[in-house]
Amino acid sequence: MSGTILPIASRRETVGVAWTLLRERRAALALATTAFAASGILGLVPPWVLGDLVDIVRDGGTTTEVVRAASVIAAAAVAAALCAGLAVAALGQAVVPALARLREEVVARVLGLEPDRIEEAGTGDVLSRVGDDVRTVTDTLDEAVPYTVESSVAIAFTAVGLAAIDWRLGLAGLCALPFYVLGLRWYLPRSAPLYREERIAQGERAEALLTGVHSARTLRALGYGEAWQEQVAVRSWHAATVSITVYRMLTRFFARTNRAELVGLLLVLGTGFVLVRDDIVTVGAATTAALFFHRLFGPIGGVLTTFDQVQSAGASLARLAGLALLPDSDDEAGSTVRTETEVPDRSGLALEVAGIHHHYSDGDEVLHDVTLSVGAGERVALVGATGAGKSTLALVAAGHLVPTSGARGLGGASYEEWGARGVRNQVALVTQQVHVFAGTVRDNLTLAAADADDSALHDALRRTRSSGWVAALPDGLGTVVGAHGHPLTPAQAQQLALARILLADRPVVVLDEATAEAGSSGARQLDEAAADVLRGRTALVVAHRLTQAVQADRIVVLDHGAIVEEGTHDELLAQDGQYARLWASWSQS
Ligand SMILES: Nc1ncnc2c1ncn2[C@@H]1O[C@H](COP(=O)(O)OP(=O)(O)OP(=O)(O)O)[C@@H](O)[C@H]1O
Repeated sequence: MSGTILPIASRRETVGVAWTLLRERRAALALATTAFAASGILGLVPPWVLGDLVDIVRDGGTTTEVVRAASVIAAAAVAAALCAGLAVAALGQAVVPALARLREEVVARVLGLEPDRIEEAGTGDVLSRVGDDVRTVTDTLDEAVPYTVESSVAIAFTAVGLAAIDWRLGLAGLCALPFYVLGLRWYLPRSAPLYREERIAQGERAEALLTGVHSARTLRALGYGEAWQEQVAVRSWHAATVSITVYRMLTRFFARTNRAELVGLLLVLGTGFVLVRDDIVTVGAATTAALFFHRLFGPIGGVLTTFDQVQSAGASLARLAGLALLPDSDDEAGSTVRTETEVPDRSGLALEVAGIHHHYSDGDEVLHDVTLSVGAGERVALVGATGAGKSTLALVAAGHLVPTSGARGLGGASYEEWGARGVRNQVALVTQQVHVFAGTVRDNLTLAAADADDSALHDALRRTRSSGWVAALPDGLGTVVGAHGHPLTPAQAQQLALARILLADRPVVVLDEATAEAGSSGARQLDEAAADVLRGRTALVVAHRLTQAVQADRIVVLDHGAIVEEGTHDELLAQDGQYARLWASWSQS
């Protein structure tokens, strides 16, 4: 959806965020800079000495002088390599922890975001920032950045060295610059889309291969084996064709950089010839200049080929910095965030929503002027036909969706006064989409209460009727569940979610689960578990199974986004209205 909902930092803000993270590692940064500079200077020694050697030989120098020059070259090359290694290591020392900090900040901000804000921005945007953008920045910092910095330092020192021999030689070298710029302007618009196409094609090929491997038996049993092989072949050939196009593009790009190198080198040699002829520099100095210029080929090629990678890492960094700069939800403006200790009685919080209207960004109004209060410790069931707006009202009441208009309050104070985190600390929500987190059953429970010991976990499992199936798992509480783990049924996942509510011990609970079929033993167990969890808490329950409504203190009937009936089960049956009709059809099913 709208990409403007989650901010992207400006260049200045991005640099600010990067510097804030790096400044704690100033010593490592200083060491990296010094070592890069030393490596750059030492890199000039071999061409310099080689130039000298030309003069020595021309002037009839001795073998000792030649051997001495060769030793200096060897020593300088070894020292330059050592300095470069030290610089890359020091840069890693500075950058890796900074990146880890940035990732932590971003994840913390994302976790603190209001769910409706994420929904508005599009989950894809958030996921691509914490996934792809982090990966792009990490990969670039690991490989391209040290290479680019090292190459840039080499270029800077060599250019200065060239100009120091004679300014006219420096100028001759500089004449190659426009040709490099032309090459880069040809390369950049072509490289990004082609690399993207290559990544997509490779991803499709990998997916086809993996599906084939994982589902080989099924594909063979259904007689689709050959057709699938054909699919894999088509995708592989497509990936190969795109890669060939990439190599062609690179070859043409290198031809353009070679042209720039040729122009530069010819000009340096030509200028050197003129300067030697006029006795302004020696043959050795002109040789050094040519070697200096030749030495630039590698670093310039390096900077050019990593240019787009560094550029795209910069864009990713700006998107990450945009999230890192979001205010912490604890610092929300205007909220007088309340602490647990300010809540006098855990069962003493009443939940109120008044005059609620809501329409999703892409649709009609789904809640029309809904006013509802759930007294402290009361259990209210919300019933209504599919699409009546029950889940929307549940999300609004739980503070997970900001309504288009209307007021919400908890224990006499508005949600704005509580602040988002304040509301979250008091109101627990169980939705229909319960997630089983990848980890052990213990991890799934201690998410709600990090300090809970095994006896507290077993107590929560017992009260949510889960002890039996957890004990039957291969490793009990230590069994890995979730993605790639032991599969859990939707009802078991709901039971874990209910156990988390017990452990988190929030005074207000909004429950919207429709996991089990009416009348099944799973439904009975879930109803019993929910009854235990909700006892003594203020509860708003979306009653997908009407047995959940029978157990409630009060039932509220929602129809097309408006409250149409309210009362106890018996009162509403006696009214013979919409609830009575729902009950009759449900009882018969
Ligand atoms: N995220 C959303 N974006 C757009 N429209 C939505 C969204 N969620 C729900 N709606 C629409 O809002 C209306 C109310 O949906 P809601 O899920 O609140 O009803 P419900 O009573 O809980 O239904 P059910 O019992 O099937 O869960 C429906 O018309 C639905 O299509």
